Amino acid sequence: MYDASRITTVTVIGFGTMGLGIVQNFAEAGFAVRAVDRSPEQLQRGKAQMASSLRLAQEEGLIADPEAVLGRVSVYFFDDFADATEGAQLVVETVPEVLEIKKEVFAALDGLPRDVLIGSNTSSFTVSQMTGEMATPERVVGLHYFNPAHLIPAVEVHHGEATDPAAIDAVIAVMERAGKVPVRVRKEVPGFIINRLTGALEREVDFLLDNGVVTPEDLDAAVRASFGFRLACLGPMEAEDFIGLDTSWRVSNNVFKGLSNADKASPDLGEKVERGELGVKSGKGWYDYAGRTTEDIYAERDRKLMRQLAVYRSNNPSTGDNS
Ligand SMILES: NC(=O)c1ccc[n+]([C@@H]2O[C@H](COP(=O)([O-])OP(=O)(O)OC[C@H]3O[C@@H](n4cnc5c(N)ncnc54)[C@H](O)[C@@H]3O)[C@@H](O)[C@H]2O)c1
Repeated sequence: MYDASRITTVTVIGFGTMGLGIVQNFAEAGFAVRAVDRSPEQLQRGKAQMASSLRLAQEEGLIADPEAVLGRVSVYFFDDFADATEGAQLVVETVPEVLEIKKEVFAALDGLPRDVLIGSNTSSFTVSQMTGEMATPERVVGLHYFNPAHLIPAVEVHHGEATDPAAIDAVIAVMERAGKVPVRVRKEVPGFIINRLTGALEREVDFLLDNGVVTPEDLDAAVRASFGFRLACLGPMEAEDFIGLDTSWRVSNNVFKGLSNADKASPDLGEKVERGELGVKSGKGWYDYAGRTTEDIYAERDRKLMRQLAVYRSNNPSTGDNS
């Protein structure tokens, strides 16, 4: 019923932080992409942002022809939903993480022809939670991208109780065609795989900062230069094989006893949020970005990630290269 090989047109609903990267990824891989948003300003801003991101990708040798990529993207208001989804064979929603908004979008998608696949970029809801009221939940697959979605290779692919295994297989095949690294989540669990791992890391970060063990700057430097450096080419299981499972077992038994078991984020972090110190988007978070434009800050991050992506692809030749 789902033929991944015939999918050439994708509609992405939500053209915000994540939607931008998802649209760019599909367009770079040669798909025709329709970007849909409720906000006309965001549609306009989004296409301009994508144009500058594509110029950067060309400078870094990741793509050859930014204009051709941009030419495959068209933008639609949410009110023109019928036009935006007409003939699309895959629709990916990436609207805000608010259950009512997700359900409203799924109600609209429910009426599409039954062979249209639907992906959801939710970070914290299970597929079953979002699709319980749909008549056609069998074609909905969770697609958890990572920010920035055009540069981070992995996409977690998860499912709900009602998802058809054929829909999961088809979506995985499309992700591969888009140059992504799809990771199958075999059970429906909150946080999927990666947010559980990063959540465990965040809990220890809170503990170390709250107890004055390290400064934020030193912590970043230490992670980038230690397991962060290694993780890009050796996963935790491969690394454990090099460490030696016997050594790892002994160290884990000693270290686990002293680890944080907090079930809430640090109050210090909450106070920063109350003060409006939200990170890059407010000009201050753990670092102070005063005097720099947002465009400049993002370009610096993306340039580093683009160089890392080139190394990742040369170490993993089977993953996508759309240049
Ligand atoms: N930001 C991240 O790092 C990240 C990472 C992985 C997954 N996610 C998930 O991606 C989804 C989107 O997050 P985001 O950070 O891109 O949010 P965002 O607020 O940056 O973008 C959401 C966009 O959706 C638009 N929108 C709202 N309602 C709409 C509707 N009914 N139809 C069409 N457009 C609508 C908004 O105007 C906005 O442009 C969420 O589910 C989030 O949990 C986010």
